Amino acid sequence: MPNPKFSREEALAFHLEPTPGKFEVTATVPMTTQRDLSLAYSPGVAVPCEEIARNPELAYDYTNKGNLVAVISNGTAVLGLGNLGALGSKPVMEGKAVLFKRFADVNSIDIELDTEDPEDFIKAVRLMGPTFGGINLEDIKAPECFIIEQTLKEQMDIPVFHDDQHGTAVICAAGLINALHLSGKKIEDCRIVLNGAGAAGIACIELLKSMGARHENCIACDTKGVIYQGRQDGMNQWKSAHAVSTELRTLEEAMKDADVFLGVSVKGAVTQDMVKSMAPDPVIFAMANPDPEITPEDAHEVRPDAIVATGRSDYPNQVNNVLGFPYLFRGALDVHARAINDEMKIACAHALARLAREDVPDEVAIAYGRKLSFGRDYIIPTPFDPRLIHTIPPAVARACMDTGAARRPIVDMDAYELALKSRLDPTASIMRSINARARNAQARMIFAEGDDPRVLRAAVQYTRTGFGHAVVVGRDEDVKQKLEAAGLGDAFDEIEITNAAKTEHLEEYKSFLYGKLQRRGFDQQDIHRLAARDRHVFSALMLAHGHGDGLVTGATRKSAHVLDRINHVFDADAEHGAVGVTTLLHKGRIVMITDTLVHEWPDEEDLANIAERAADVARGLGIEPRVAFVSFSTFGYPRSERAEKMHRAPMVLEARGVDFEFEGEMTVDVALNKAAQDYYPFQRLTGPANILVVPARHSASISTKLMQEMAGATVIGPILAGIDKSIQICSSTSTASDILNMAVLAACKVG
Ligand SMILES: NC(=O)C1=CN([C@@H]2O[C@H](COP(=O)(O)OP(=O)(O)OC[C@H]3O[C@@H](n4cnc5c(N)ncnc54)[C@H](OP(=O)(O)O)[C@@H]3O)[C@@H](O)[C@H]2O)C=CC1
Ligand SMILES: CC(=O)C(=O)O
Ligand SMILES: [Mg+2]
Repeated sequence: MPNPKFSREEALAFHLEPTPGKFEVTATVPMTTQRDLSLAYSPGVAVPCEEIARNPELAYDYTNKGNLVAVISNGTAVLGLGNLGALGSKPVMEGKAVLFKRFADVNSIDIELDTEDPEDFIKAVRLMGPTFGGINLEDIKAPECFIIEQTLKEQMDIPVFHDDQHGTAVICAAGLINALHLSGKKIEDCRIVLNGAGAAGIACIELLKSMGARHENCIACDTKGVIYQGRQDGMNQWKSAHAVSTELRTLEEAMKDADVFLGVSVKGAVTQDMVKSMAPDPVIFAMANPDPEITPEDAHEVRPDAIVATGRSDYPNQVNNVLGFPYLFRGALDVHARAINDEMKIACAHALARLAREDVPDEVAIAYGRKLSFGRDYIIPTPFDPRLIHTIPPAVARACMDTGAARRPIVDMDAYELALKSRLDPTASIMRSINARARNAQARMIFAEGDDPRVLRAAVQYTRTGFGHAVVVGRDEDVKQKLEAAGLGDAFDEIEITNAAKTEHLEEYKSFLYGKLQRRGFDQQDIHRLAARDRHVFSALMLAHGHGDGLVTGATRKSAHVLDRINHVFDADAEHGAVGVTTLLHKGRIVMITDTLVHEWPDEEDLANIAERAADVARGLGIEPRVAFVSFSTFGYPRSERAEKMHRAPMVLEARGVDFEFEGEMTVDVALNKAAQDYYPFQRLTGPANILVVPARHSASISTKLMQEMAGATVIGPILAGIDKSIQICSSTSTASDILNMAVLAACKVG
């Protein structure tokens, strides 16, 4: 599995752009008119206020409480980095908030409390109880975290859950159930060594004991070594509960003949010698973040028979609480839970363990670049497994209902599972599958404009994300300088830099170009100038000669100019069936608009061709096409000569007998809105269209740019379809991530 490699500068840029931080708040109600204002705010807002004051349960209906979780920290144990203070912990807490949203559609906000005094902390959190449906405590060090969580649980009537304790324990338990299943050991017979007796450690060992691990078989260690009965130094009541009567004093001694090692301490706490001394088929969960107690490579080098897990996403077996907290809260919120109790946690652990033993769907396999099947390198589901959202919360909700902690039980579980499936943003999974396909393709991508810092950043990200090899057209010195200015100096050796002066193929390119252009008025000198000095032409020549698998250009010049240059080498024009397809991502929807690049004023035959090419693109991205031919009229009304071709284009497709849905002509609102479609019961689309074929290039340009500027839609493309080479033309306003997206799409076509 590729290591995601990034520099400190990249990590900072990720947090700085497009706006500081990782999320923002958006309104879900209209806020346009005077009337909206009087309903959302005074005087209309008085009505729900009075209702809630009379019956607090109604807060779940009239406010966002029921789907809002606070991620609260004081920054005293930020990952394994130690006490970074409240403000220093904010990036992690914002991160947890976006994970809640991404994985379980739970709205979440981070709150950093500037205090190390448990009393103050408890008071602050208790007082904010009315706002939230649940409280996720995070990165608060032991032993204060135990007092804080316990007290808040007693004082509050919503779930209070310290993720580092119980989230970690649940995932660790799920992983261990499966690891022991594979090594053929029973938990009650295992010798377990825990390193780190803080928030995560104490909770992990407690949960494992409640699942059958024997007290005398479990040895806990901390910075002072083994926690033995009678030890005085660095003790507290939570550690004392796990002290054993033993002569062992160091982690090294404890590890000898241990079956299981659980690390929730710090980077590098375990040595190869310690691992070597473990029992046969040892299980090693090195869960410290961001760096584990021992790397899987080091552990496997001395013990190939070990089952190893870490907290990181770049190794197999990620035992990380991200697999738990989104789904535990999803299930709890959906039954308006009063608490997240032990039964709910154990239900979550078993559901996760079960899921890992099931057959893995292809989309997960594609995303990870290899077929996953239950075994030593796959003991726990991966965080991007789309089944998590509809399998884990129902298990949690059921346990909550069975233990009487649910305020509003779910009556129809099947309907609930179905509703959960539609909670995830479909654009996220489509983008993921596109990324995965690109990663599989491992394309050599040519980035034509190596003098542009955005292009350079995209090229570096392309290689570092593991998509393949980046070939940048530019001058070494210039590229080096620009990379250094972007804080990416160390990436210079990771990308290939080429130009006309460097290539041994220039003569070959020139004679190819002369062959194409000699009867179009270009002489030998023109050819030399184009091949050697125009990077769009040079890059296209590289592609034509197989010196790259795909090409991305257009960030520095207008797309019409770039297309013209590319057409010196290729036949990416209307006559040869080329089509531009632009993809818009907005509010969980994907809509493609076409032709955005090639045809100026297509006739009905062209329009039908365009629809077919766009349908191919959609299918290539894993989307089942539903095409609408759009106009300002719907099914012939109002009549206009200008709309005639849009009316006839569907008939052309019908005569061709194509195998995708299409309809038209229709206005955009009918195309995109199911309710509006219902006014035309005869129409054949089974849902809102996802491909809009527009009447002309100007309407394409106007609609895509309007969506980008007014609505803030993400625009990918135009994708150049209908030619056999993979070429993407970005726009001069493209950001580095837009350019990377284009490269990824180009790579998908290669794969
Ligand atoms: N993978 C996952 O999902 C999760 C991983 N973690 C990781 O677990 C670690 C601990 O987090 P958390 O429990 O919240 O932090 P705490 O501060 O509550 O606890 C840290 C514990 O680790 C012990 N420790 C520190 N250094 C060493 C060492 N060199 N050898 C042995 N013990 C040591 C401390 O010992 P002492 O008591 O003597 O000070 C303390 O008991 C972090 O690395 C964190 O990233 C946490 C949550 C989830
Ligand atoms: C994953 C997590 O919560 C931690 O490392 O603290
Ligand atoms: Mg944490």
